[in-house]
Amino acid sequence: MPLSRHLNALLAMPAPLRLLMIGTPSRIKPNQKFLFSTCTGNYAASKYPNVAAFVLPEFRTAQLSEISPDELFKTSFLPSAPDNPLQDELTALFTKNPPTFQYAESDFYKLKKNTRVPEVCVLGRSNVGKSSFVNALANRHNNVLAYVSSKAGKTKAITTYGFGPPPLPKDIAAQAAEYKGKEDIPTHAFFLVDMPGYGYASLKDWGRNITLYLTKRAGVKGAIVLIDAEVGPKQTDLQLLELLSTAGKRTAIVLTKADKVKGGLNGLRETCIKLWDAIIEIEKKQETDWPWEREIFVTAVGARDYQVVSSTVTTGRLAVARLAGLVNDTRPKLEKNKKWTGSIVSFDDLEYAPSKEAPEIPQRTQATHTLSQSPVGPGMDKIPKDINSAFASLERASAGPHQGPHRIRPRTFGSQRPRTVAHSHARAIHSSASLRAENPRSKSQPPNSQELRDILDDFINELKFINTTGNYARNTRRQHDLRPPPPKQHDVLEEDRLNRARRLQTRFPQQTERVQAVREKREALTARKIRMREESMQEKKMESKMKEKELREALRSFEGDEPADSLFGEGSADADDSNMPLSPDTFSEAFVTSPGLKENKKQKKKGSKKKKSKGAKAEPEPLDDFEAKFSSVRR
Ligand SMILES: Nc1nc2c(ncn2[C@@H]2O[C@H](COP(=O)(O)OP(=O)(O)OP(=O)(O)O)[C@@H](O)[C@H]2O)c(=O)[nH]1
Ligand SMILES: [Mg+2]
Repeated sequence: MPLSRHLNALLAMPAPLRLLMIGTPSRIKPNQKFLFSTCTGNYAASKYPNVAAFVLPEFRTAQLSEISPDELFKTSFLPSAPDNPLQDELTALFTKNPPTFQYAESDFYKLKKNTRVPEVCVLGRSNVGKSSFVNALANRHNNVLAYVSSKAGKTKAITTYGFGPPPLPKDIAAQAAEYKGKEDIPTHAFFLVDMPGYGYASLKDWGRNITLYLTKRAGVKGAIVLIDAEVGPKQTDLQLLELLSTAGKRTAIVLTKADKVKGGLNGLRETCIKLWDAIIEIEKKQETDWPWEREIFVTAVGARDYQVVSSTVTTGRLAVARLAGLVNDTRPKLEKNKKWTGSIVSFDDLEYAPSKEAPEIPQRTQATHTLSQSPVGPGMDKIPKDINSAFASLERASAGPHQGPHRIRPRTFGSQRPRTVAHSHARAIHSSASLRAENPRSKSQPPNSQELRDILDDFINELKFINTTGNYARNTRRQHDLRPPPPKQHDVLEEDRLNRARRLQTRFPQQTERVQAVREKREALTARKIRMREESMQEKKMESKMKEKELREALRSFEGDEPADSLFGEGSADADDSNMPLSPDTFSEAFVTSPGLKENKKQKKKGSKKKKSKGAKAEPEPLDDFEAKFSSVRR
C-alpha cells in the first residue's frame, strides 16, 4: 500500500483506534536472549547483564559480584587443547564424541566397578532439572539422553553417561591387563551420573544410596548440586551440602531455571545471599577443608530461547569439567572463612566457676575423617560416624518434606554425645546462662524472677524439640495424620488391555460389530437356558406337591373317621399341608404303625398260615386300591 493511502486510511479512523494500527512499542515483549546477553553492547538493555556466576564474597561486608563468562573462563584452560577460546574447547569436549548411556542401577551395591574414569554426579531435589542439565551438556534436545518430565520423580536409578573423547588405543593397551575381568574398557574421558531426586516423590532409600555413593565410590571426583533459583535453597539442599562437606567432596553449586526467577538479577542475588549464609554456617562446622568452587553458577537450560540455553550451558560445562579434573584452574587461593578457635566451655564449668576469670579447660580433641579414594575395601567397611548422622538426616529428608513445627531438627555433626533429656536441659540453661554471662550483673547476683521465667520458657521450648521416644512417636503419628491419603493404585495391565481393545475397535469396526452380535446372541442363549431351568424346577415342585396332596386324600379316604394328619406327627393338623414336605421315612413309619394296616397284616399272616397248611396251591389275594396306590408311590 502506498504511504499516502496508508496515511489517509489512518486519518479516516477514529482517533482512539489509530494507536492500534500503528502498534505500541511498549507491547513488544523483551527477548529473553537480552537477559543473558554475553555481548557488552547489550549490557544496558539486558535484565541479567552478563551473568555467568556469582562469587562468594570473602568478607561479609564485600559487595556481591556477578561475573561474566569472559571473567569466569579467563582463569581456566584445558591443558590438552589448542589455543581456541575455552568455550569452544568445552563444547568440543562435551559433544564431539557423542555422549552415551553406560549403565543404571537403583542399588549402590549393584553398580559396575569404576576406579579409573573420573565420575561427576549431579544431585538435587526432584524436578530441579538434573536430567535436563545432562541433556543440555550433551547438546541433546530432541534425541534425549536422559529422560525428562515435568512431574517429580522421573529418574529412579543412578544413571551413568559417558562424556568426552575416548582414551587413546595405546593407553587402553597399556592398561588392558589391569582392566581385564574387573572393569569395562572406558569409551569416554569421564562419566556424568544423573541421580534420582530427593524431597518430594523421592525414592525410599535415596539417603542410603547417596551416602554410600559419596563415601565409598572410588571414581567420584566431585558433585554438582543443582538448586532451583526460583525456589531457593531448601532444608534438604543444605543437608546434602553438609553431607558433602563432611565427606570432603569437591562441590560446585549450580542454580537452575534462572529464566523463571521473579525479580531478575535482584532475585538471583537474594537467592545467592541465602545460599552463602548457609554455606558459611556449614563450613564453620567442618574442621577439615571442604573444596567447594567459590562461584555459584547460573544456568537456564530449559529456557525457550536457544541462545539463552547455549550461553548458560557453557557455564555448566565449565563446572563439570573442573570437577572432573580436565580444566586447569589458576584462580588465586582464597582464605577459608574464619572459624571459632576458642575453647568450648561446658555449662557446669561456667555455672560453678570459682572465679570470674575464664576457666582453663583442655581443648577437646576433634576427630578428623580422611576418606580414602580406594574402592570398597577393608578400610571402607564402615561409614564414618559423622557421615552416618548426615545419612540419618538425609534418610529423614528423603521421606518427604517436613511439616509443622515438630519436625526433627538435624543434629550437628560435631556433637558426638547423644541428646538426652538431661543434656538438653543443660544446654537450655547453658544458653541462657551464657546470655546472662554477657551481663555483668548476672555473675554476681542471682537471676531475678523475669530472668528465671525466661530460662523456664527457653527450657520448655527446648523440651518440645527433644528427640525422645515419646516425642518421636507423637510427631510421627501427627505427621501420619496430616499426610494426604495415598493416591489410588492404577491397574496398569488392565488399563493397557482396555486401551489396546479400544484401539483395535476403532481400527476394525466391522469385526467389532460382528463380535458384538455374537456376544449378544450368546448372552440371550444363556439367559434362555437359565429361564428354562427355573421353569422346570417350578414344575417339578408343583408335581411333588400334587402327589403329596393326592396321597393325603387317599389316606383320609382309607382311614375313614380318623384324621389322616395325625399320621404325620403332632400338630401337623395345624400346619399348612402344602408346605409340609413328606419324607419317605416318616411315610413308611406311618405306614407300618397304621392300625388299619396292622389288622390287614394279621389277616394276611393268618391267611398265609392257612395257605401253608393247605399247601402252596392257593391263589394270591388281589391288592386293594389303597395298597396298589402306595406300592406305586413307594417305588
Ligand atoms: N524454565 C526452565 N525449565 C527447566 C529448566 N531446567 C529444567 N526445566 C524443566 O523442569 C522439569 C524437570 O526437569 P527434569 O530434568 O526431569 O528434572 P530432574 O531433576 O531430573 O527430576 P527427577 O528426575 O524427578 O529427579 C522439566 O519440565 C524441564 O523442562 C530451566 O532451566 N528452565
Ligand atoms: Mg531426572
